[in-house]
Amino acid sequence: MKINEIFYSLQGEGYFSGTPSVFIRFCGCNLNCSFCDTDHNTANMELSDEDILSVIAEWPSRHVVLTGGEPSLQVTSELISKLHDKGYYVQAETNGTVRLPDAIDWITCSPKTEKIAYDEVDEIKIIYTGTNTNHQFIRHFETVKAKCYNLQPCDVGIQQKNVELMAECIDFIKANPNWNLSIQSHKLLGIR
Ligand SMILES: C[S@@+](CC[C@H](N)C(=O)[O-])C[C@H]1O[C@@H](n2cnc3c(N)ncnc32)[C@H](O)[C@@H]1O
Ligand SMILES: Nc1nc2[nH]cc(C(=O)O)c2c(=O)[nH]1
Ligand code: SF4
Ligand SMILES: [Mg+2]
Repeated sequence: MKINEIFYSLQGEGYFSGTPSVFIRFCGCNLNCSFCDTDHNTANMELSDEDILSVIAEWPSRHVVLTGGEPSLQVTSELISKLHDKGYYVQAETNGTVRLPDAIDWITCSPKTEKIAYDEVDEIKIIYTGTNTNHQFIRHFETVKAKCYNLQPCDVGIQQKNVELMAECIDFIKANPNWNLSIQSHKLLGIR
């Protein structure tokens, strides 16, 4: 499997915010979002399931986050079952275009396209960019069954613009109380 990075931090986003988590970041994506905050041009390590298990064994948390890039392009049910055998709870961050193995414990879907491969996930997490089309896009995903519906303000890299987007996102959520705020808390905390 092609791996960009493996690191230990706190889950910064969504339902599990604050949970100490081992992040496994897979290389490669089938989309090319203009706002993507992942550096896709860093390491490209070829690691086996066993290599991954031995790297993550050094950390005490048993919460794993599979992310990327787009993890659904590489994650196998064999990897999930090996993680389960070691006692890990497996969360995946996905754009929802390609189905992940059924054994994943928690799917956080952050759709970028109206059509996704699921009619039910655990968590929807839409990036709030503030345009009218974004509002329609948000509404569309109220039809996908989920345990929680999060809006996460887009980090556009310009502080003043980020503050404006955050304020607008909060207004939207107050007017549409079925949505919850997800902030990228790791960025506020200055951790990975
Ligand atoms: C880098 S993506 C990798 C997983 C998957 N490809 C996806 O998009 O869900 C991880 C999470 O970061 C979010 N994200 C990426 N760039 C962002 C930005 N500039 N501001 C806020 N969230 C962002 C994505 O929407 C996704 O929820
Ligand atoms: N701390 C932290 N939490 C995260 N939650 C989702 C992330 C991601 O890039 O998928 C991420 C990340 O990059 N760092
Ligand atoms: S789908 Fe995810 S990883 Fe791919 S470009 Fe968009 S935000 Fe980045
Ligand atoms: Mg990130």
